Amino acid sequence: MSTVVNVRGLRMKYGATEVLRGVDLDIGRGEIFTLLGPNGAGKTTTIEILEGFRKRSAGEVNVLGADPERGTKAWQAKLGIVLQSWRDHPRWSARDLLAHLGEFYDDPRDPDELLAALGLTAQAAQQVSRLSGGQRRRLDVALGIVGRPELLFLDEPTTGFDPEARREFHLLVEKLAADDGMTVLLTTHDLAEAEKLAHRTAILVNGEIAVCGTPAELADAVQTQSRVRWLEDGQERVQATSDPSQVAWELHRRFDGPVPGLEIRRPSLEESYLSLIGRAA
Ligand SMILES: Nc1ncnc2c1ncn2[C@@H]1O[C@H](COP(=O)(O)OP(=O)(O)OP(=O)(O)O)[C@@H](O)[C@H]1O
Repeated sequence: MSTVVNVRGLRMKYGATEVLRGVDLDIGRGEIFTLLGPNGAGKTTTIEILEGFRKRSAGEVNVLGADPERGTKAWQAKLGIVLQSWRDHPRWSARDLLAHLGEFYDDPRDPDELLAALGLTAQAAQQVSRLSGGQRRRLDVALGIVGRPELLFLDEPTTGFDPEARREFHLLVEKLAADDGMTVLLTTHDLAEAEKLAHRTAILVNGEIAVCGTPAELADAVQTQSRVRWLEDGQERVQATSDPSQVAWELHRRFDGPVPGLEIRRPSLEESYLSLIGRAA
């Protein structure tokens, strides 16, 4: 897999305050990568440096083959950027805004197809200022992908989405990554979203990447114990263990065959995350 984002030893200071203290990241083409972390961990700062909006204090950063501090117009055209909030063009209709922004790109997506993909067909002619919060957010995402970016940055994209819109959005991101090979870097506070959507997640704590990996690797890394449940003498039994296969094997031997009601539950990303933050705090 070719690397789209490569970061080594990234440091950022605001005045005397060091916000990033040596961040390393590698993101491959077509990957959906999530940056998680508590408020103030440095997620937006990291993304802004990768987008070329902010000058770093130290470290090596390469995004789509270029240093973002020296990104050309052609380089910028390969990025899709969805900020936490846009305050623009309130009197434009949703469709006109998309069509207008699309004119800046060589091969823009069709505005009507985009609106349909984001469930906004009924709002096509509506003024941007009259959209609901969730509709506005979906339009933001449409604006981010109208130019068929190679790399899409999404800063907390699903804030304000209802469950249906969230599900549709996840399907769209998965499709864009799978079909078009688009790479997606998103920040979220929704741990279930990271678990559902991300191929890999990095957890930023105090300006450092505490853990990086697939949801399963994250769970392993923080070693929250799995729970093994089974039925015995008509009662549910539960055992917490770091080696559920060992427990299951012992149970299988003890029962001399299949274990009634056997269930092994790995810790969710949320449990792992909270234990990590608790440990690091
Ligand atoms: N322009 C700035 N000048 C000074 N300090 C800043 C500036 N921007 C951000 N900070 C500080 O840097 C730290 C990291 O901020 P950042 O916005 O990157 O965090 P975040 O992880 O995105 O947080 P959130 O989840 O709340 O959006 C915070 O303590 C913030 O107050």
